[in-house]
Amino acid sequence: MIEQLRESTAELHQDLERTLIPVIKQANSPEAYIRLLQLFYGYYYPLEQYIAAHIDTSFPGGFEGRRKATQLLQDINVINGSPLDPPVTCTNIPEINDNAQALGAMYVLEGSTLGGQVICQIIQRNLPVPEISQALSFFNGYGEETRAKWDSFVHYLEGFHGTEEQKKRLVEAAADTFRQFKVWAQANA
Ligand SMILES: C=CC1=C(C)/C(=C/C2=NC(=C\c3[nH]c(/C=C4\NC(=O)C(C)=C4C=C)c(C)c3CCC(=O)O)/C(CCC(=O)O)=C2C)NC1=O
Repeated sequence: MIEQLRESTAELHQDLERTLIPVIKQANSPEAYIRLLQLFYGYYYPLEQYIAAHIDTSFPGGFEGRRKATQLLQDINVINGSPLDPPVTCTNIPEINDNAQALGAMYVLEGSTLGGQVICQIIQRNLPVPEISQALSFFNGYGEETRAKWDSFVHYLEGFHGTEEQKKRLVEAAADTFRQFKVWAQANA
């Protein structure tokens, strides 16, 4: 399952990275960093709502511990110095109507934690304000646990013994998650 996902989404993954890396590198003021966090929140929040409604309860450690939208809001408020209204959210979200599609979207969200260390370094270098170390909880991902959490996610994915049709839905949902994030990022960055 993981190999099929990697192959089918490699190009879309690269496309999205190429769209977001310049935005990350330009986050050199509190305002620009807030816009970057708002961009992620606007996509992750609605997506996580759909995932929570459809993911199987056998998911390891539960889905709650892997939610990221709350951290995005916290980081926004820390760097702003006071609470801001929740950001505008994306309405063009991939179709998530079952566990297979929820897992496909989770592949993209969980994979994004793997780039976090590099992103934290870039942001700390470009945004040297004292508050920044308290405002990186989203990009810090699971910290020291990131690799272990990723491995356990991949392990669970490998145990997904769905029908060919369900596997197709899983891969297509992952591809759509990359595609629609890019559309959202291009329109809002
Ligand atoms: C935002 C910048 C951004 C950067 C610059 C970035 C960097 C990396 N992403 C990696 C892996 C993955 N990334 C994704 C999903 C997204 N990648 C993206 O760029 C965006 C935006 C995604 C999802 C939102 C996924 C599904 C995988 C697993 C691929 C697999 O193994 O199956 C690794 C590899 C780490 C290693 O293997 O040691 C690095 C360095 N990640 C970011 O979010």
